[in-house]
Amino acid sequence: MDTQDLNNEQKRVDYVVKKLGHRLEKTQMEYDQAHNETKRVQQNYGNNTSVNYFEVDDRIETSADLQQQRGLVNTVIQNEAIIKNQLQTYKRLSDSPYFGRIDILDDGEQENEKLYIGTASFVDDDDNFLVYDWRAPISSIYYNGTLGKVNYSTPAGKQSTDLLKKRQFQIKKGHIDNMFDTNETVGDEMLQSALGDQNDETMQNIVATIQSEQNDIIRDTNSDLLVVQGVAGSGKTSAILQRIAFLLYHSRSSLEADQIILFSPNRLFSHYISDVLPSLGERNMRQVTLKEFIDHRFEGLKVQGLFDRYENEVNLDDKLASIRNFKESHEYMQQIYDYAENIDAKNMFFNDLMLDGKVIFDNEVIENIYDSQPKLMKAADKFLSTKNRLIKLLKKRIELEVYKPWVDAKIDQLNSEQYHDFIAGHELGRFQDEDDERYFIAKQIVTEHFRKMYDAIYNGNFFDPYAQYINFMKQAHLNADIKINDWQNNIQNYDNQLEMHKIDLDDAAPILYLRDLLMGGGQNQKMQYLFVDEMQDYSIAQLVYIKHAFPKTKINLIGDSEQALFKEVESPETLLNKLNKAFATKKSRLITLNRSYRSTYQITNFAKALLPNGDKIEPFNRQGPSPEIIIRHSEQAGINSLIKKANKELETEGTVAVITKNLVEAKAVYQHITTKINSTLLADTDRSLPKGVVVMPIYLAKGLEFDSVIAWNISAENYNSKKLIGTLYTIATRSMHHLSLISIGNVSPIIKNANLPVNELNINHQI
Ligand SMILES: Nc1ncnc2c1ncn2[C@@H]1O[C@H](COP(=O)(O)OP(=O)(O)OP(=O)(O)O)[C@@H](O)[C@H]1O
Repeated sequence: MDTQDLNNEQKRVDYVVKKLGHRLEKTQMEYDQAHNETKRVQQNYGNNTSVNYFEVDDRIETSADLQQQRGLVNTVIQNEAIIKNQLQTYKRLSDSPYFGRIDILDDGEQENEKLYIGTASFVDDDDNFLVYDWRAPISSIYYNGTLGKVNYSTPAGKQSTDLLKKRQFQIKKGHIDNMFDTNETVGDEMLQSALGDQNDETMQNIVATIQSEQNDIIRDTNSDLLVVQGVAGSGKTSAILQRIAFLLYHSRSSLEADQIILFSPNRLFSHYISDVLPSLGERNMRQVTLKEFIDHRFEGLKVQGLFDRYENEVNLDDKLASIRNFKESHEYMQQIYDYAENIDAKNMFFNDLMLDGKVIFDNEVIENIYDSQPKLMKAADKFLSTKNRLIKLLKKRIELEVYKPWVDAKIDQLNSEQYHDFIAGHELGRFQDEDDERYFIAKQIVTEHFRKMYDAIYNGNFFDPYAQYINFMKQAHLNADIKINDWQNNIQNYDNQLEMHKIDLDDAAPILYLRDLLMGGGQNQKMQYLFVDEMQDYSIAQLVYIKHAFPKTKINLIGDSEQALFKEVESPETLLNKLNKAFATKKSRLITLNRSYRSTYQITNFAKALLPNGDKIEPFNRQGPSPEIIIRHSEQAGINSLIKKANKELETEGTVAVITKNLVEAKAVYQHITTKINSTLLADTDRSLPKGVVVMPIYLAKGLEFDSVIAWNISAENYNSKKLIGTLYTIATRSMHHLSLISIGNVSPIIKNANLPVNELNINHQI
């Protein structure tokens, strides 16, 4: 790149930054004004709420007035928020206005056009586009096209142009640090530089260096079901976050951030990714973990979490494994659906509705009401209709009860203050006579008396979904590999657990599905996009239920079957087949990502050698030290080496994680090292990563990355089954720059049998 070129580009950066400076000043003034306006309107609203409520007419007028005021408050607050957002965008652009330039020549034009691409658009006062948003249709050329004729999609259809030049910049504080011309999607120099940086506390956006296959994920607007299977560190999470930013831009007028929901693997991860969208000027989508989602729907019951499962059930026996496979399958959920579709009143598990030990409506009455609904009605509608009918009956019952002696007695016992409380606000000629007044009070007393009954009907407490589920299980068509005796034992076990208010994870999605199908509810119709990260940790049954809970969404499932913990892997194609069957979507698409960016060349090569089918993984060529295997023959010696290693890594590396197979190991390691080194044991309630050394079981490190990883005890004894390949692979791939693995005794056969050239390992063996 010649100096003249660089000077010219720097001049343009200076020019744009200057224009941004003017815009910033202007916007700051607008913001101050908007802020004052908000304060004024809020104050006014506050004054207006203290008006006189005494006269009825006044009250009506005031309420209309208040509504108008409230509308005004909302408008000014929104206005202020928009200007604040603009202010932040201009500040961000002033630091680094753009990262790319494309020169294009449209058909029939004489002169080429230079377009600069940044994290947001910037148009000057004379309508010159000084910076194009990376999500604008034309910007896709920057990510996809090699020089020559290229196409891009616009709302008006496909356009074509001639791409003459592609230039990349690294600009910080208004200064060009680096600049390259490239023919590739995004040249390796830029990536090298982005990936070589130390790990930050939170994830960064990757818009300057998005790769072509990642761009396909980001800009897909067609698929109803998008499945991304990508190797560890291939940028799946990054791609979906930029995709969300893209979708918010693309459907600005019809999509809000809170109509997008992301299922994330743990809370640490939720925090880790929380800065990406704001750094692109967008609000964060909603986030939930599977555990939060399920627990919220099972109030009062303790549902086994995935993490409990990892801790307790490393070796599941064959009988239970077959039952689990069955309960987690699409077929099982389909059987639930069919069961709910065809159920009749006499098979519904209705309870008596009782108040203070007395039956108010017995289950036969309820069954008859349910039975009287049109046969073709959906179960959930029949249930709603039954509820409405019961509420009507309750109202009648209340009318009759008003004249009962116990109510008279209650009224007679009221002191004058209580009496007036009952008729508060109704003094002004409201009652025709004393009886009328007495009726008014009696009605309130009786209504209050029956309130619990009303709530019970409203909440559907006259139905027992848990017993219904047993009924379903008893008639389920079992897979051939399940023996009837084992199934019956499983049902008994479910029943015993329920007595203790516990539910196994396998049963959670089926019960919720059955409950929603029979009782209605449980569905969010507003959500437009559903994202599930680390999808390999979800069963098909859970995904079917999640889809049911968000029926209007386009589904995006992102994962890596090789990172399945404690289970064997499944090919992406098999998975897509299963998903297609389960969701019955018309437009599904599978995108696979094989290039791994997170770790050094040496670490990725080590990790891929652990996998039986790791050949497809392409390491990114960023050099670093070989992984080190430290073999010690006593736990104490292993701990000493761990402390030494961790201390050394802390000197040079930003984040150091000691990763174990499970929590028991993490706790034990932590106990040993905590007095010698600044360390923290992480729990699944933690939301952010502290400084120093962190110790955690692998499932909490899912989706995260660290400058240095020390894997604890990868011995033959500890990693003795094929089912642990995914666990070891996931641990190794959390590391960006340094990987050490400590083994107490002989190394696991997973590593021993891996196809690793000896010179790619640094073995440190002390007897
Ligand atoms: N195009 C890119 N430009 C710059 N950095 C990238 C790019 N793609 C991925 N990365 C970086 O690679 C690392 C891994 O990305 P990410 O966490 O999105 O991968 P992943 O596929 O979700 O990983 P895993 O499944 O192992 O958790 C991150 O540090 C991310 O910033």
